[in-house]
Amino acid sequence: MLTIIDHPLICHKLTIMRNKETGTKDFRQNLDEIGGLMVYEVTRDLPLHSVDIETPITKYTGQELATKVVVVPILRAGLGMVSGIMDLIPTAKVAHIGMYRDEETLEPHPYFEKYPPAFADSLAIIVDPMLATGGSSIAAIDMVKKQGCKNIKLVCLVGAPEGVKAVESAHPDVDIYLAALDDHLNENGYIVPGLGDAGDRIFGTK
Ligand SMILES: O=P(O)(O)OC[C@H]1O[C@H](OP(=O)(O)OP(=O)(O)O)[C@H](O)[C@@H]1O
Ligand SMILES: O=c1cc[nH]c(=O)[nH]1
Ligand SMILES: [Mg+2]
Repeated sequence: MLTIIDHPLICHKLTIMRNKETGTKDFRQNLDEIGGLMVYEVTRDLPLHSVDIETPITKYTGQELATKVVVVPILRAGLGMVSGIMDLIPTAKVAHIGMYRDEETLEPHPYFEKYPPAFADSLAIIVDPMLATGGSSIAAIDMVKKQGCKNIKLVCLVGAPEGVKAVESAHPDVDIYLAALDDHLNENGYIVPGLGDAGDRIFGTK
């Protein structure tokens, strides 16, 4: 299922990120903030279980999260969303998937993976600002599933219809969250209107 989280605060911050005049510092800050705002909605259906505590006044049966959460950034650009998410879920663990897209073929190339213990029993929240052809996201979901993980959500900032369709057909069980569904991919595989190369804008590499 595809969910577009178009909260006014997210739309405002995303417009700042899309602006080509926005520099590395503000790009990174707004990406981080949007990551936090999106995860609030992404975690809306997390299961809870009862826990008995005592308030300063009396005994009380409260609720706490019943599932472990692992944030899975796709390197490099996904790293830009991690700290905003960790602000809201400080107990989350972080797995890393290194992946780059060949500029000619647009094929994804994995180069690194590292997962925390008990990953298979956790909710995996895969994060990457850009969902273009969908190749990188599909490959990352394949890798996460290979670890035995069954509860997976994909959180991207900007998506192209082509990429959404590809992920939905490869992994119909994975919920997709976007801040915006853009118009199309150009001849170089970039999202239009998009925001350019997210990794380069985060890390100042171009
Ligand atoms: O949907 P796709 O067509 O696969 O494209 C999207 C991928 O491309 C970008 O990564 P890139 O390869 O530029 O790596 P980087 O994050 O290191 O810059 C982006 O961050 C996604 O991972
Ligand atoms: O528009 C795009 C497409 C892929 N990767 C990016 O960083 N931007
Ligand atoms: Mg890049």
